Amino acid sequence: MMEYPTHSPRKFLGMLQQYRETQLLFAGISLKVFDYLKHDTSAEKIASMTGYDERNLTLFLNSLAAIGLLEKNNHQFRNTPETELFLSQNSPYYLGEYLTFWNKMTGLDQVEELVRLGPDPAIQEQNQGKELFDFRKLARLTAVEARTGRVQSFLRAAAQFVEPTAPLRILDLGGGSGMMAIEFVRQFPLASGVIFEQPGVADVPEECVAEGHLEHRLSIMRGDFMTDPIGGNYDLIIASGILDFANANLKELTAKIAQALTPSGYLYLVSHRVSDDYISPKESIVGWLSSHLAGLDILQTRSNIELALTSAGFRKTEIKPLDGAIQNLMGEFYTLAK
Ligand SMILES: C[S@@+](CC[C@H](N)C(=O)[O-])C[C@H]1O[C@@H](n2cnc3c(N)ncnc32)[C@H](O)[C@@H]1O
Repeated sequence: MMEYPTHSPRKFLGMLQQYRETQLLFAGISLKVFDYLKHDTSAEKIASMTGYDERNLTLFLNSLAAIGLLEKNNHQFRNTPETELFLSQNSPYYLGEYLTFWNKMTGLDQVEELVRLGPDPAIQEQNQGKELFDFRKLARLTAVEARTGRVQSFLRAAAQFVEPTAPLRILDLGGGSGMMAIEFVRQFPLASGVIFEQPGVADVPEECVAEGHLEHRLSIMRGDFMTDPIGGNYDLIIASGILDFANANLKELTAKIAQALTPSGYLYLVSHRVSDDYISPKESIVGWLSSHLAGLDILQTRSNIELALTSAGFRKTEIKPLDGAIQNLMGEFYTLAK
């Protein structure tokens, strides 16, 4: 009888299927079909509201139901609870635009060409994330994304050591939307502080602060955190997803952060925890691949970060590490060694 090969090709066929499912997800977001599916609705009705072709819309919705993004009963379709929460534009947690942006930002359409021809010498020479990424748009989109879990993780962990009525001064360094600081001062009514951002991005957190009517408790500081003063005497500094942008000057930045803290202050660090061989976590390695192929070389390994933190006088606290979301990033608290 014919022998099986030593391994099954199932893995590759599974990857192909995953790719098709991802295409369906983005087509669904782009066609905005999830906006119509809070309740049981027929394809015919959606076709009449959107002008889409009824036959092909039915086929498409069947496929979305087959991959678990929709439920189907008696020829009617509706969103699953997750789909309704994150893919319908009617939800305050709508992530369609964020996912589309992230897909574009980390897309690998150029991978073959870049592997053949190499990086862009200008990007490689500058090696500045802020030149390559649209941080302004990212900040705007993370105002929602941050509240889908990672701000909550941070606040729950902070509640383990912050007195509810403590008059803390906080700094959200490279704060993006500033949502971490904004929700922190909401939870702790005597807390106040600063969101530090580069000038081209800073009006995004400024608007978010104004929307929350928190101007009297949170100010915006504009600048480059590598070269400009960041203020001082903070009780808590949030450094979420920013250390990679220090490039070769990681030790200088961690020392600057240590100096800006009070002696009993806390640092909340969210980083990628990249292994020394650059193969894990796979989400960070693959997510950064397009920008690294383009010429950047800024991803900091976990051991590099730990070395810089130790030399700046930080030690990790017992406060349990929590999910930091932005895809696999972890949040951890540090204090200054006495
Ligand atoms: C990955 S985002 C993280 C944003 C935010 N902390 C969060 O967790 O959503 C990195 C942020 O650092 C800011 N940034 C990068 N380099 C900077 C620099 N040299 N000075 C000031 N901000 C910088 C970017 O504008 C961006 O908003």
